[in-house]
Amino acid sequence: MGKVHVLNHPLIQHKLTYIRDKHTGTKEFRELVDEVAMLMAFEITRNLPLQEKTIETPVMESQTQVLAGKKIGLIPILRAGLGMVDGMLKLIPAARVGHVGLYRDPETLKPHEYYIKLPSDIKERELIVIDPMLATGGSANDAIHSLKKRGAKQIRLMCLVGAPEGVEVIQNEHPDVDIFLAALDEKLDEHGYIIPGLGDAGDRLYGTK
Ligand SMILES: O=P(O)(O)OC[C@H]1O[C@H](OP(=O)(O)OP(=O)(O)O)[C@H](O)[C@@H]1O
Ligand SMILES: O=c1cc[nH]c(=O)[nH]1
Ligand SMILES: [Mg+2]
Repeated sequence: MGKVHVLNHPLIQHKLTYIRDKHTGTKEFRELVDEVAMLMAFEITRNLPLQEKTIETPVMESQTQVLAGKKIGLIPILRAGLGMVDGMLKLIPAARVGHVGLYRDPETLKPHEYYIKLPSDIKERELIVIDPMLATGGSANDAIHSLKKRGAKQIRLMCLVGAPEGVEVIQNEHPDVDIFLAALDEKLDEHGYIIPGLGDAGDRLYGTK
């Protein structure tokens, strides 16, 4: 079964509080999501392999380490996942970005795919699916199925806030996928919103409500 990692770094938790706060406006919300995504990228890249490199400092020759060049793909789920891409690219600038467009029907809560465009070499990349919200898990589940159908082998899921219901769906459907969250919340309400959550992430990012 995939592991759930709650990234409880104090800076992430502090910023998440202001992301959740309903008094935080669109501009600040977007900036905070960008910052938290960058901090989460720092945590999620802890396991990247390193290789030896010999350099010359101004003083002497030295054996040091550089990244071993593992290929990474960021896969934001449109729309809200887009808000986390730039923050992650600040730390992983060589990552390629693929897009999966999904919206959740407000009545049925079922996801509908409307767009997909991926790097041609996803089979060789470690993919990080990004979405601020993991609610029923339907959207992330569909996105991961779509990636696997196209040959993806290594996938991780990174969300700001997850509900236990969504975590369970991903763990059952994709036991090979580890989940990284800034917070694991209590449950879903009757409309499928995460409680306490942060509201509608897409609407808060783009000011569409
Ligand atoms: O786990 P689920 O129950 O599937 O819900 C989570 C999904 O809902 C939201 O997207 P939404 O459908 O609002 O689309 P948007 O990003 O375009 O606003 C959110 O960004 C996730 O993609
Ligand atoms: O709480 C939720 C659930 C789904 N989508 C959101 O944006 N927020
Ligand atoms: Mg939305």
